[in-house]
Amino acid sequence: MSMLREPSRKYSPFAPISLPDRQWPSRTITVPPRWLSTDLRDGNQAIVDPMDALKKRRFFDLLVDIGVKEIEVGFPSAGATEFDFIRGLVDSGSIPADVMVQVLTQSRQDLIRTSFDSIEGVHAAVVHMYNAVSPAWRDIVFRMSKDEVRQIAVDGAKIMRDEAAARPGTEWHFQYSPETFSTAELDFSIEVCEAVMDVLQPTRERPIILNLPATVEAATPNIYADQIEYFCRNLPNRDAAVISLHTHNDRGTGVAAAELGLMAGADRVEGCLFGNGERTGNCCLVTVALNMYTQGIDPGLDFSDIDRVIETVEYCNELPVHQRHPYGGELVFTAFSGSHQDAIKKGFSARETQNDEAWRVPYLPIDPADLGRSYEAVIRVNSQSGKGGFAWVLEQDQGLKLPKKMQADFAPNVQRMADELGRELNAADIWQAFRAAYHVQTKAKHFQLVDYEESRAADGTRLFTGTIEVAGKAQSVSGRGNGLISSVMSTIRDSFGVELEVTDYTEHALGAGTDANAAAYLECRTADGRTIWGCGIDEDIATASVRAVLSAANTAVAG
Ligand SMILES: CC(=O)SCCNC(=O)CCNC(=O)[C@H](O)C(C)(C)COP(=O)(O)OP(=O)(O)OC[C@H]1O[C@@H](n2cnc3c(N)ncnc32)[C@H](O)[C@@H]1OP(=O)(O)O
Ligand SMILES: CC(C)C(=O)C(=O)O
Repeated sequence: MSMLREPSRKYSPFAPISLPDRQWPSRTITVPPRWLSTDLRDGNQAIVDPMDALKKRRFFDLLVDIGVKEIEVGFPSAGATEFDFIRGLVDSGSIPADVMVQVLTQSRQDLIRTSFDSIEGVHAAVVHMYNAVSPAWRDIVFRMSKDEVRQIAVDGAKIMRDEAAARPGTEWHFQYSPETFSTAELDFSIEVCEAVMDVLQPTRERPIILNLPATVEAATPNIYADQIEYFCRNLPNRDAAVISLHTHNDRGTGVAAAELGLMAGADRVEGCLFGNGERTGNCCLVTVALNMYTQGIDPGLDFSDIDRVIETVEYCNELPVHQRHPYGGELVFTAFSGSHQDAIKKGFSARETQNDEAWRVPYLPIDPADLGRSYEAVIRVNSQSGKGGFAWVLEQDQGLKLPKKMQADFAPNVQRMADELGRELNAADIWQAFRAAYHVQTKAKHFQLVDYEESRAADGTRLFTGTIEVAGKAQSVSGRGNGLISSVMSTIRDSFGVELEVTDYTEHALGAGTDANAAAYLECRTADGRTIWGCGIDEDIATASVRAVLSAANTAVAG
C-alpha cells in the first residue's frame, strides 16, 4: 500500500462553481461578524476525554470574559453530563443577559425535545438542528432520496416550531445546518433551507440562522466563497436569514475559507479557540478575529491576555496549542535568525524615536504587547542568530546598549558558544560570556580597580590617584591627563606599560531594575595595532568609564 502514481483514479478534482459575475474577490472585510464559539460542542466532541462540568464551566466563563455573545454549550441529548451541565447553567442563572446559548440536535423528535428541555427557561436560546444533505451521506449514511432527506429537515423544523410554541418562557431562535453543505449540490441545499424556512416562517426582525458548514473541507477556499455567494444570491427571502459559516480545516484553509465566506456575504462565523474540533479542527476564532484586528478592525473579542486564554483552553481540551499557532503559539513572536533579529531590533528602536502609533516593526504582524506578551522573548539566540540577537538579549536582560562595533567584536564569542553547546543560549549564558570577554564584574586576572580619586590641577589637567589590584596585589598608582579617561590611560601606561589609544567612547544610563546606573564602552587601539573593547558598569558614570579603561587593559594584556 502506498501513494498512487495516478491518484485521479481514486480522487476527483472539485468542480468549480459557475459564478462568472462573482463579487466577493473585490470585497474587503470592514466589520466583524457575529461570533459563535462551538468549543463546548464541536470542540468537546472531538477530544479524547470530553470535558466534565467543571471544565465546561471554566471554558464558558472564559468565552464570556473574551466577549463571545453566542455560545454553543453542547449537545444535550448526548447524555447526562451534557444535559446536566446545560441545565445547571440555566438554573444557576449563570448566563449573562447579553449572551445567547445554543444547543445542537439531530432532526429526531426525542432528541429535539431533550434539547428544548435542557435550556427551557433561559432568557434567549438558539436550537440548532442539522442533517446531512450531500450525495455521499444521502447514499451511504441515510440511504435516502433527496426528497426523503429534505423531509428529515422539514419534520425536524416542525417539531422545533411546536416545541418552541409550547414553551413561551424563552425567546427561541432557530438554526438549521444543511450538514456537508460544502460537498452538496448548491441548489439542493437552498431547496432544503427554503423548506425549513417555510415551516419556521422567519422574518427580517426574527431571522433564522442558516449555518453552511464545510463539514469536511474539500476544495480551495475560493470555492467555498463561491458557494456562499451563490447561496446568498439565490436564497429566497435572504433578508430573513443570518448566514453563518462553519468551516473545518481538513486542507489547512479553514480560516481562509471563513474569511472569504465573509467577503461573499456571510454574517456570522462559528469556530473554536485555537482551532480545536473534529479531525484537523474547526476554524480558529482567535486567528480570524486577530487577522481583522491587524487590518484595523475591532473584532469585538478581547485577547489582551492571550496566555491566560491558552492556559484555560489547554487545560480544558487537554491539548496543547501549537507553538507556531498564529498569534498564540509560544514561538510566534520569537526570532532566532540573524536577519530577522536585526530587522526587529531596528523596528523597535525606530518606534522609540518615531513616537508613532502605527505599527511598522518588520517581521511582526502585530504588537505582542497588545496580546499581553512581553518583548523579552521576541528575540532568542542560537547558532542561527546574529549580532541583533545577543544585543537585544543584553539590552532586555541587563539594560546594556552595546555600540554596533562592539557587537561585532563580541559576536564570535557568542557564535562559538552556540556552536559548541548546540542549543539555545539563554540570557544568563550570554551575560556570563560578555562578562568573561570584557572582564566585567568578575575577578580579573590582571587589573582590578579598588578605589580612586580624581583631582584637577591648576593647569586644568586631571590627576588620577588610586589603588589597583594587579594579579591580586594592591598597588598605589597615579597618572595625569586632559580628562579622567586620559589620566587613567597614562596611569596604566606609566605603571604597567600598557599603551592604549582611545578611538571611540560611549556611555549611557542604565534603566531601572539594575543595581548599577551607568555603562561605559571604550574602543582602543593597542601598541601592536589591535582594536579592542572595554566595558565598565558602575553606580557612577565616571567610575564606569574608569572601569572601562581597565577592562580594555585587561583584554590588551590577555592577548
Ligand atoms: C458534523 C457534526 O459535528 S454533527 C454533530 C455530531 N455530534 C455528535 O454526534 C455528538 C453527540 N452524539 C451522540 O451522543 C449520539 O450520536 C446521539 C445521542 C445523538 C445519537 O445516538 P444514537 O441514536 O445511539 O446513534 P447515532 O448517532 O449513531 O445515530 C445514527 C442514526 O441517526 C441517524 N441520523 C444521523 N444524523 C441525523 C440527523 N442529523 N438527523 C436525523 N437522523 C440522523 C442516522 O441515519 C442513523 O439512523 P439509523 O440508525 O436508522 O441508521
Ligand atoms: C453540525 C454541523 C454544523 C457541524 O458541526 C459540521 O457540519 O461540521
